[in-house]
Amino acid sequence: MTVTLSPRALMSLLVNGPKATDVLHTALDLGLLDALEAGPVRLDALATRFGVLPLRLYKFLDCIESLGLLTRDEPDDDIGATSYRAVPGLRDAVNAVVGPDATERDRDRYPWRQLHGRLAESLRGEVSIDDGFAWPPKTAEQTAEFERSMALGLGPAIETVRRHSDRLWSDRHRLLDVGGGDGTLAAHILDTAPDLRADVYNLPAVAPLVAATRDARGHADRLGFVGGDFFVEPLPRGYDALSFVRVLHDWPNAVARELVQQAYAALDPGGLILICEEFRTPDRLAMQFFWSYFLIGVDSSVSRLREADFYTKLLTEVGFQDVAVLPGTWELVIAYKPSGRE
Ligand SMILES: C[S@@+](CC[C@H](N)C(=O)[O-])C[C@H]1O[C@@H](n2cnc3c(N)ncnc32)[C@H](O)[C@@H]1O
Repeated sequence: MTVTLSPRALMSLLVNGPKATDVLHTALDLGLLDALEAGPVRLDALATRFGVLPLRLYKFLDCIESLGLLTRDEPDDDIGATSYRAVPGLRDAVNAVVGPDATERDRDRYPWRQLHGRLAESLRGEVSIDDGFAWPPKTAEQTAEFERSMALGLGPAIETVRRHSDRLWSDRHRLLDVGGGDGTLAAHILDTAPDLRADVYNLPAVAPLVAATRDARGHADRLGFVGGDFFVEPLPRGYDALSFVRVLHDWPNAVARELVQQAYAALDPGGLILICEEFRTPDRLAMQFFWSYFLIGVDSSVSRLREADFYTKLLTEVGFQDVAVLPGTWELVIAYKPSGRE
């Protein structure tokens, strides 16, 4: 179900956001979301099953309906006969945002409050998020914290590379994961690609984190690390696959273009390039809200949410062929460097 609200209605929901979250959190904890998603289910049946008062539950469910997350059928005067069904995926969505491993919880640890109420000053450049968030991290602790937080949000990328693992890796031998964080994604790829070897290319300070992932994930002889800085030296050669996962969106268009050109130069003939990040859609922009807000105060982060089209065009311009967008929670854009035998 897609609900388009007027600006006035949306403002009412926004200003009552903490209450709406409370409703959904409660519905999750009570188990109501499981029952509603399996619906349609009658109000009287729900009230009996969960030991709550029907009239109170009716109002509670109105709160959820106002968010566009429930459909309701009220056939007659008896509110007990009103039946409800939740939109598919509601339980998982609420769990992802308020549950124990919620990314939003992780995000809330960032000092966004430094901007709150001071956005006008921040827009004028008078207030910024303090120095600890400037790129690159200055201490080993900041590096570890940054990469830990990145790895926490990798779920959708892991899911998509897993889904397409046969197509991606069955004829590949060596992958370079450029800006590959602490190696979490590379380790997941190796889980599904027994003939592949993967190296993480990252700033030298990240080496111990990749070593820890290697030890923890049991790919001792297949997960490697190449320290370097892609602004200082060309990307290393000798790979038939190269990935940029949540790397290109950190940089302006000209830099993204330059990195894709570097990848083209570095890859073996016939080499595979893979780009994965949150491509811009209305949904993704909404889920990115925290970063759009927080990064207003961090000039060293460009934060570009680009449409997948930007990359399909760029890859073609640079000379890659067989460009494709593979579906997933986050899509993958892939392409191949010509083998020279065409
Ligand atoms: C936004 S994080 C993404 C990490 C990982 N790919 C993921 O999706 O979780 C960007 C990564 O690029 C790396 N990086 C940034 N600048 C770099 C540079 N100049 N050379 C090499 N790696 C760099 C960072 O250390 C970090 O691991």
